[in-house]
Amino acid sequence: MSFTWYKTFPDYPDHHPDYWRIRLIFHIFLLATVSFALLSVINLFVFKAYTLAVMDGVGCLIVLALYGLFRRLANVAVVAVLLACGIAGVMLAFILLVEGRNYSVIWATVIPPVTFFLAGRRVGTTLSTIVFLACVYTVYLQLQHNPAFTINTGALLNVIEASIVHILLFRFYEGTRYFAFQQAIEREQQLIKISQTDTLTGIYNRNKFAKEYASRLASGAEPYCLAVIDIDHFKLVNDTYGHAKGDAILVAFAQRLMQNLRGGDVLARWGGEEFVILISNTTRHDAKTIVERWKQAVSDAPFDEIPVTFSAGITVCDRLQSLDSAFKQADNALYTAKQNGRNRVSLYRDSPIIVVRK
Ligand SMILES: Nc1nc2c(ncn2[C@@H]2O[C@H](COP(=O)(O)OP(=O)(O)OP(=O)(O)O)[C@@H](O)[C@H]2O)c(=O)[nH]1
Repeated sequence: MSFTWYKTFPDYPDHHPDYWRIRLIFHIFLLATVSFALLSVINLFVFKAYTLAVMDGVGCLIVLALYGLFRRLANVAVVAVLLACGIAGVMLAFILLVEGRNYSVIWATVIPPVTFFLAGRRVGTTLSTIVFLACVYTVYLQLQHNPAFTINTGALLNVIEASIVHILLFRFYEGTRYFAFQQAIEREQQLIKISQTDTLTGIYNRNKFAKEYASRLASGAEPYCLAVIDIDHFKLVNDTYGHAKGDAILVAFAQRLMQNLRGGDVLARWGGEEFVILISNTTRHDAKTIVERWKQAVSDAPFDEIPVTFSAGITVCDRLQSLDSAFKQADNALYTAKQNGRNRVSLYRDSPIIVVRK
């Protein structure tokens, strides 16, 4: 069962803080199933203890049933707490049953690591405290009523002190472990964001655009058009106002496009003064109308009194078409727009006519 556990929880990749928690749960189930099955066989054939063999068999079935429930529930938090309570309960029952004899209380030391790891600091502290208090009480009773009991009062004090230190240490350990996981996740999210963002304008970069293009086109849900937008005579802007001003205009330009973007469309900076937009659920003529509107939004309001215009090329993306190929077509149309005097939008001539789903 431990080999297929990850299929039950596809939402918990190995950098998720609950990933190892789930693994531990599966291993506990595996260990409990094998142990009960082995004990049942040994009791049946070696010791001829039929009642115990049946009890072990039932125990094995209960563990398997719980395992089935775990897979069906797929709720890590709930199952982890239930399992932690179950383990603490079984341990407690065992220690109370043998009345703390044969140093059975030593088994209580496995409770903090298991419960803290499985169910977090709050549940771990509660369960560990209950089990340790029960152990101390059991030993205390033995000291009072059983003269043959080998632990003395000094030893009992040691058990109490060591128990408190044990719980505090595991509490601290679990806290730092979880904190480290959270930090790692945050750092990873930051890195992902950096790898997907254009450093100057803050919008998506080419990398992220390629991913969005691939996943959206693969879904085949709606027709898409690709627009390539290129600011006109940007070299002149740089030469006249300086590179820093050029940068500021690129940032403001990207923001202007973002403000006019429809939900579902994807904008990215392709490089330099060139931008790409994946326009969703649209015919090429509607796409042209949309880009014309953006063109108007850019040319109507100068950037710090510097007039800016752009030219654009549009193509319809076939579902199986690569970004490379679609980009070449849109770039081709862009070239036509530039050739025809700039500040205009052109369609790629060979784009297929498509029907939009309403
Ligand atoms: N300020 C700034 N300029 C950039 C950046 N990336 C590219 N450029 C400039 O953009 C200009 C692009 O020039 P060209 O490719 O000749 O195009 P253009 O002047 O816009 O002319 P057309 O595209 O033909 O209308 C160059 O001067 C580049 O240095 C950038 O990140 N910041």
